Amino acid sequence: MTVAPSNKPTVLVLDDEKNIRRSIEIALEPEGYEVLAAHDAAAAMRILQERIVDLMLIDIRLGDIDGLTFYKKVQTDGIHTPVIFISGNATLTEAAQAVKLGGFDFLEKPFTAEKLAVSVRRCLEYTALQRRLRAVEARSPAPQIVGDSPAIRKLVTDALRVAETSANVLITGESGTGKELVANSIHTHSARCAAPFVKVNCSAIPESLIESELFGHERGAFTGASGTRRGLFEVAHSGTIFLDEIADLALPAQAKILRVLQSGEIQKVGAERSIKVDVRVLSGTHKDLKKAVALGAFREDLYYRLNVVPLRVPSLRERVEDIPLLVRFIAQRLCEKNNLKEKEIDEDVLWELKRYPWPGNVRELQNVLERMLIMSGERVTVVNLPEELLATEVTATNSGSALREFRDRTERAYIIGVLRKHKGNVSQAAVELGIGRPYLHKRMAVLEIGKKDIYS
Ligand SMILES: Nc1ncnc2c1ncn2[C@@H]1O[C@H](COP(=O)(O)OP(=O)(O)OP(=O)(O)O)[C@@H](O)[C@H]1O
Repeated sequence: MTVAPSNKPTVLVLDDEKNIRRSIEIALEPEGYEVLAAHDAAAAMRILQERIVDLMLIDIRLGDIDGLTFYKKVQTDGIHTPVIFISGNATLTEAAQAVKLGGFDFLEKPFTAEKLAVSVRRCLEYTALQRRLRAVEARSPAPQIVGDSPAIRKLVTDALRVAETSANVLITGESGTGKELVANSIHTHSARCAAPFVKVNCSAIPESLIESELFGHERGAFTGASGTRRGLFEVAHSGTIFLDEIADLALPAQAKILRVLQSGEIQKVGAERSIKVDVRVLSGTHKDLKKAVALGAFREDLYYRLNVVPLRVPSLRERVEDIPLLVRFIAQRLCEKNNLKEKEIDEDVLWELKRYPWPGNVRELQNVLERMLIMSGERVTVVNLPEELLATEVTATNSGSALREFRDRTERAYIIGVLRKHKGNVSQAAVELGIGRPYLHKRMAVLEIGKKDIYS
């Protein structure tokens, strides 16, 4: 979406000596850094609340508060900017404490401009490297979009293509189809992968809190705001934010997001000034956003800003051929999670799973599988299929294809034949059919097999 204010790394200098602050500016500005100077802790804190700082240079001996205490407070506030401590007369204990607190370096005054520049450069390089390493580690269980159907293959290709750009993407699709998975995958394959991926469920946040959740707030901005808080846009700086259920966002919040997209700036609730952020915006919805625009429930200008690239995640019904692959993948993950031995799943079960319309898509499939894997014995058989799957079958049968009708007719005739052979004894028929008695009862109900069919 937005362009960062400047690509220069920003260094905050906190030192009560004016000469030192000035000499640091003189040393670092020609090297391409933006230097922000603060003479006391309060001024430094204000800067940290308003700007995103890449590195801090903190003097240990300050007039009002010592540099180490200040840094501890910054960390408690959830700001983890790397720091280099400086001091003219620090004690050994203070130096040791500076290292213990995670200071990258400790510079003794007086230091040369070269020494300072080298230390700053190394610190920023080290931080960038650490970030990349974290991203690689976080990436190892890369979100896998399972499926081999043409629809899924196209989705994966499109997602990878768009990942390389900074375009805003609107991901649509029914509930549980994998919209978040796609958003996560776009982020992981983008140049932003080292920075955070922040998911926001817009429908879960009350309207009165949304502004403070997204943009943060200043202390005392409203009743209960006891401290300054960073908003999710700030947390996602340099990375990606995924605004899920975007259609549920109220109009005032939509206006605020539009402003962020236009200006690249956010304003904390109760703050006087705005801060620049660089965030890529992905959004998701299972609703028809175009229709919401037509009804006046969603801003048209915001719709076009969000929908630079549309991606549609197909429902599970549209890619029935992916079900066996998904079942295998999900079952393996679930067995690991539940400490279960891997189980075989009968072909008949897969057949039934393919027939069901899956209104809750992959999430529903996941839940059904989990229940079946936990409740089954050595292998998962049709007996383990849950009620709801069989209950909806009548509808599925009635609305079905010629092939389905043929299959039902054949199955019905076969079951009637076996039941007749065993003179209507369901237990014996079930044994011959190789299925459980309860399942045979269910099939008889679904296929409408009654006494008159067996004894006529
Ligand atoms: N193609 C897929 N391969 C593997 N897992 C998938 C796939 N699609 C979805 N899932 C899994 O299904 C679950 C639901 O997916 P996800 O939360 O991404 O759906 P969603 O469309 O964002 O849902 P909602 O609209 O309800 O927020 C997740 O656990 C996800 O990992």
